[in-house]
Amino acid sequence: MLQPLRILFRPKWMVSRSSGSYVSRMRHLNKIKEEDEACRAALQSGNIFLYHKLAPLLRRTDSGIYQLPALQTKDVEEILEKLGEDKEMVKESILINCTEQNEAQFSFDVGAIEQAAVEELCRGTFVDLRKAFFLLRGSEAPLVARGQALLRWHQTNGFCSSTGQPTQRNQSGSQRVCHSSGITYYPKMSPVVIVLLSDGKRCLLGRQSTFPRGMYSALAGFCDIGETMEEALRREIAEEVGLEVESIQYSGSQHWPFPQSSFMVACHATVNPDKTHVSVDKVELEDARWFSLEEVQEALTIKAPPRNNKGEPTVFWVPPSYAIANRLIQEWANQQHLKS
Ligand SMILES: NC(=O)C1=CN([C@@H]2O[C@H](COP(=O)(O)OP(=O)(O)OC[C@H]3O[C@@H](n4cnc5c(N)ncnc54)[C@H](O)[C@@H]3O)[C@@H](O)[C@H]2O)C=CC1
Ligand SMILES: [Mg+2]
Repeated sequence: MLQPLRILFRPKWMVSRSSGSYVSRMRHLNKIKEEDEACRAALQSGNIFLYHKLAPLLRRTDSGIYQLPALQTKDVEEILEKLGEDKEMVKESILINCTEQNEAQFSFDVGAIEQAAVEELCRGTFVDLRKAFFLLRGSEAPLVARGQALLRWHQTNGFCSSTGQPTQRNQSGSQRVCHSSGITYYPKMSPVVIVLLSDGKRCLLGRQSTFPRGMYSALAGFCDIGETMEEALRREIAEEVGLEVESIQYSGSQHWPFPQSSFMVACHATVNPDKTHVSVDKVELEDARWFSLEEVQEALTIKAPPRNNKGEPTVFWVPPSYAIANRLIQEWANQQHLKS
């Protein structure tokens, strides 16, 4: 039932980078991930992104743009010393990635230190991750999400679930080991399917009661253990809206940090145009309904929905562009437009 993989959007990495530099960068990254000594050396010349209780530090430029300040290790050591902390704490930084210039990028949570004092020294503000997603541009949003996801994982996996003994991390933070049981733990993502269902003319969008008012999104659901992605997709659609899927086409994927790390697999799917009656599972969804191309096109133009005097949005709108749901909706609208 899964259609042959067809890339609807060409990601930037497919266009711009020569394979030579990409290969050497990935090999360098893998070395510092696996070898403690290489990672310690990389930290000396690397970039560090600060978080306070998982909220990333952002800096507003004079032109009003928000950026993710990349601090040098010596800067962070200086900040720690100024605030009466042990500068060796910087070694707890977690490797996130590396730049095109092979500079390692780390995340470090200063949650044990007074927030305002760090903000003053860094000339920045710690911002909730959801807000940071709105404020940052381009590749900074996935980077900051990845850094936070890794910090969160370390903060919540300090003990072995078999022996109850403390686990020890390697230098990069790519794993934790319980030396008592020999179990190695790796950072985890939960697989989720997200699907834009079409009957050929309309697309189906739903909303949970916790969504901001007026916002509808593509339907999503966690994969059960042992399921294929296609099985999870068919089951979720059957459970949530009582429809039977006819065909599936893969679109793309995204790491989603809210509320915990999910691996979103995004697909388009179709139903028989004669079998479109929606029966909503009211436990999961507040509402789900079919939307026309015109309605969707209008919603895609809304960047900030108008609000009533209680601050609630007053129109139908869809998730912002950083969410993969938006991309699915955009792709569907483009394809419908080409058909008409
Ligand atoms: N990036 C994007 O564009 C979008 C992302 N999402 C994300 O997709 C995720 C799944 O969507 P839902 O409709 O809420 O899923 P869902 O339809 O599977 O319902 C959630 C329920 O599934 C159960 N569940 C099973 N495995 C779980 C696990 N590993 N973690 C948490 N709960 C689990 C829980 O009972 C939970 O209440 C959400 O975290 C949401 O944030 C949803 C829409 C758009
Ligand atoms: Mg769901």
